[in-house]
Amino acid sequence: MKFTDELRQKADPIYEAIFGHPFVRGIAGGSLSGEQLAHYVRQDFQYLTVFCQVYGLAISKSTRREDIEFFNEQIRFILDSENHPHRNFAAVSGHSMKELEQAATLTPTARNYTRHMLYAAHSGTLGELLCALYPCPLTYWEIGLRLKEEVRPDDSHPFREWIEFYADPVVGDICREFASRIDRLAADAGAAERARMEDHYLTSCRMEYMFWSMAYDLEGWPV
Ligand SMILES: Cc1ncc(C[n+]2csc(CCO)c2C)c(N)n1
Repeated sequence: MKFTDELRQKADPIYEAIFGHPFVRGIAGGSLSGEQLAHYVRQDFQYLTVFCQVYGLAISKSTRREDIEFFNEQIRFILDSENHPHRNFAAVSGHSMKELEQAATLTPTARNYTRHMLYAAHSGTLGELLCALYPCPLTYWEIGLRLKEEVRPDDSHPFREWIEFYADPVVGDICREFASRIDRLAADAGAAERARMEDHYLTSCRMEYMFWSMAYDLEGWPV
């Protein structure tokens, strides 16, 4: 079995918990409050800034031109395209993007997730770094596919744009680009590195679940 298939299998209970998470159910049912949506976008905007920074670190660890090209394209994808799903949530929330893009203190969960990615990037190999990032496109691609199939959103669905953005084959292609790189790097890695790759991957899956909870519960710092 491919290394990435093993990872997906080990994380299956976490993926199922994500598909059943009340925020994800709220996207399906169009039943999220303006504050929950705004909290998500505010934090996700900051999260995506760090994602771009981590791609920069991935470039610094790359020796193959095709890897540098892929990471460079992904920075452009985040900057040019991932604002579409944010605009969908912002419009339904009744807040402007200008307002939600303002510098915001990272919540405990967003801080934990972004520091986890930065730690993997600074301390690890390219394979370890990619395993910390991979659950990000993969969980969203699978959420998009499931919701599209389940809801079959039409023009009247408030989150049609969000669902169709993540169910788009472009996101599936990004996942396949990740998987082929991770499988190649895992084949050349020793047992200790492969264990770190798995640990980073599972941690990011858990952090994806917690990111939804952070938004749903309007998490902040207690003091
Ligand atoms: C918390 C959180 N997790 C995943 C995504 C989705 N996402 C982020 S970057 C990217 C493309 C990777 O090159 C995708 C699909 C998000 N927006 N926020």
